[in-house]
Amino acid sequence: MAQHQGLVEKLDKVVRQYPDFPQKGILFRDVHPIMSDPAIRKELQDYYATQYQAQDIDVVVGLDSRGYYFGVPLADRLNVPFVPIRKGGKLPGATYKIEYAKEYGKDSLEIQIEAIKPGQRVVVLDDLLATGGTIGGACQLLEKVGAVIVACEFVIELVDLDGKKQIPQGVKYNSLLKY
Ligand SMILES: O=P(O)(O)OC[C@H]1O[C@H](OP(=O)(O)OP(=O)(O)O)[C@H](O)[C@@H]1O
Ligand SMILES: Nc1ncnc2[nH]cnc12
Repeated sequence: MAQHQGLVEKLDKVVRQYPDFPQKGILFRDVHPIMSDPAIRKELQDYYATQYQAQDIDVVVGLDSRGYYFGVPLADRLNVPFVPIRKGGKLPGATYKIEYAKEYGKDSLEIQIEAIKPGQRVVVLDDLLATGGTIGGACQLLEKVGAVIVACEFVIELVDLDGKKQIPQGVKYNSLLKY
């Protein structure tokens, strides 16, 4: 049994599913109950801190918007910068931008060019991996700024959608709940 099996079971108990949200045919997996439960939230933050405290992480990256829930606390624990990758049109100054498709629609992502220096080691957090469009786009942006992607972390992975194939070869990824 994995050392974090207890955490996985607690997460599984609180994550709720909503059929036909935000569109017909989508089974939406909602992480917000994790945020509402201080004990589980802290256990998850402790888990991420344990995973990454010895990995020489320079920057924690979170994906708009649910990735911020998990990314900012990890950056606090590691005492490193947090850098958001935002939906298009939200970030001022010089940015790189990319268009991508996700499970329920098309979107765009942006990063501020100067937020990460070439060679900096980053870990990327998001709540959920579905088709992988979002993480694939995010990794392309991180490659453009010259980041070294140490790992991509998801609370939930929808395995049948095979989103992991969008993560660049050789980049580690991890998900806690697999549905
Ligand atoms: O693997 P994919 O098919 O790309 O889907 C996963 C993405 O979709 C959701 O974000 P969404 O764009 O709905 O934004 P939100 O976090 O602001 O709700 C989720 O938080 C992931 O970022
Ligand atoms: N099924 C799903 N549930 C929650 N967030 C999602 N993002 C993309 N697909 C999703």
